[in-house]
Amino acid sequence: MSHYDLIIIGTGAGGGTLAHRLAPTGKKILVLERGDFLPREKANWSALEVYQKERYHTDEHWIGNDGKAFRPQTGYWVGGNTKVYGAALLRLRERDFGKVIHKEGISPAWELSYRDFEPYYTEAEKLYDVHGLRGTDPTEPPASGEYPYPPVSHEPDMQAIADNIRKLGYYPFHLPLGLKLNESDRTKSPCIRCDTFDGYPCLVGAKADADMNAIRPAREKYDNLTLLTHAKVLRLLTSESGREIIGVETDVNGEIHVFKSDIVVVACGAINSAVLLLRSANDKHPKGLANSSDQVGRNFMKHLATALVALHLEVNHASFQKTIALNDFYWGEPDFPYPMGMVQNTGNVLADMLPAEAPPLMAPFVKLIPKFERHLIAERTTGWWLQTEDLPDPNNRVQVINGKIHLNYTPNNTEAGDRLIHRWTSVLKALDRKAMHVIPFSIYPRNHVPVQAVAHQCGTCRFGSDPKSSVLDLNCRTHDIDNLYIVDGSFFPSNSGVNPTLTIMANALRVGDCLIERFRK
Ligand SMILES: Cc1cc2nc3c(=O)[nH]c(=O)nc-3n(C[C@H](O)[C@H](O)[C@H](O)COP(=O)(O)OP(=O)(O)OC[C@H]3O[C@@H](n4cnc5c(N)ncnc54)[C@H](O)[C@@H]3O)c2cc1C
Repeated sequence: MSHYDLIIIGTGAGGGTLAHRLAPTGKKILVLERGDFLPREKANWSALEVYQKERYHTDEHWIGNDGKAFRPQTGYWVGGNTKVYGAALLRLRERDFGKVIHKEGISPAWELSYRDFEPYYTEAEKLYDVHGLRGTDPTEPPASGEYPYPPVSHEPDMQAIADNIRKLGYYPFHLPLGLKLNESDRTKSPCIRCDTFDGYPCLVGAKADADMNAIRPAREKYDNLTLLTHAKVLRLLTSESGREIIGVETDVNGEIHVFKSDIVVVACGAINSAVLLLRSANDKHPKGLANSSDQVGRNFMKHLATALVALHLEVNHASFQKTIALNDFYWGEPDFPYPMGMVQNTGNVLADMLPAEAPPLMAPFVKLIPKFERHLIAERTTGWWLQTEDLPDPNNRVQVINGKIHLNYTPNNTEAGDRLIHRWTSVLKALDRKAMHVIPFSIYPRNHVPVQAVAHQCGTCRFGSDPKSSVLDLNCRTHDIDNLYIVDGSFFPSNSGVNPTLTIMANALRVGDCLIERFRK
């Protein structure tokens, strides 16, 4: 079995971006991905297949707080969860890197500042084709350049909503999105502005995901990078001293192989990276690899998130509705001086999404509504996504018990989340009291965030300089094992109120530079 300079496990936002960064070094790199390339098929754009039948989610079952098994809303593909993500790519706010006082606790400071991340955010925005407009989001951090592409325009019905929100005294801005859209010459635009963007794979390859923007171009250009799909890493093996990884035990299409490499980077997503470390426990690491701090798997975060549907009397004609965002409540308001979070559009709410998206108690009734009537409802909607920071809690954790993945998660900071829901509902009502009703329509109902929605998972192996309270050092190398790194959402010490992925990508580029430096020594 040949020896590699570097093995990367996972091809999502973290692993895919890192592979793209390191491929030009000429180092011999093996990328192990448990999934396959996501098939291009008409079902990519079927709400029935994607939302009701969960065609692209894993069949695995994990165990929740209540001891019951659930099917997590996550998928294993080349590109990881970016294959279906909504591609809202935002930077953390500058203050998010510091200690932030919340209504129900503290969001701890990162030991690196926004300034350390800024150049990498700029590069990540370029790599992932981000469309946006600086100077319009009142909370945005300083940036060293413009967005690589102009903002995704609002279609007339969305523009009218944005204008009306502005008339109420708020500051809606164009949601920064990663996609391949050319609005000045639509004949040259891979993106067709369809109504199946958020949560769907892109049939025409126009979503800027880690497969299309990182793994494929790196593979095409660099022979030194090898990708093995259907390669699920089972365990990491250490030397006798326990100080370095000497083998990566992998199930490749049903056969067990042990790959060897100087450096190993785990990028399986925050939950599965913790699982891999815990499953790799041995004599030298009895609580799991790199877990002398007992922090592996702890402080799991995933945002308090609520989907809210505004139901209008008029049809919303916009074919691509996910264009508006709002941060007016991000840091709170005069009578609630604590962070509340962010508001942004969801993608279009389609008829076949309604049964899957309805609150659990309503779902069986929604299913009984004939499809044509569901369609009449769906075309009169605008979807909103509200997200509030959840705080790190050591008891919110990933564990492996008797070989099974356990995910304990109790939402916290819920008062801020509730406040955002009420506040945004009141704004929507004020938009046009006569023509619009607002129906709270939660995928993740208030105070009842379902554990299976793990889209924004992060924080299970946080970084820091103290080996007693963190798993990774500031270069995302494990404190305990010299040649083991983690480069995915695991490293977040706190979650912020913005979507996580641009930060995961920027961090992967940053760690890529640390590794290039290490190769030079
Ligand atoms: C429906 C949906 C919408 C979203 N929308 C947004 C959005 O608009 N904006 C945003 O910022 N974020 C969004 N996200 C979140 C975003 O997708 C994640 O933050 C991001 O993909 C996480 O990157 P990661 O590298 O940590 O993990 P992932 O992207 O999940 O990658 C992990 C990779 O590891 C592989 N893997 C796992 N275990 C193993 C193993 N044992 N062996 C080998 N390979 C393994 C997986 O197959 C996968 O390829 C969304 C997510 C979902 C599901």
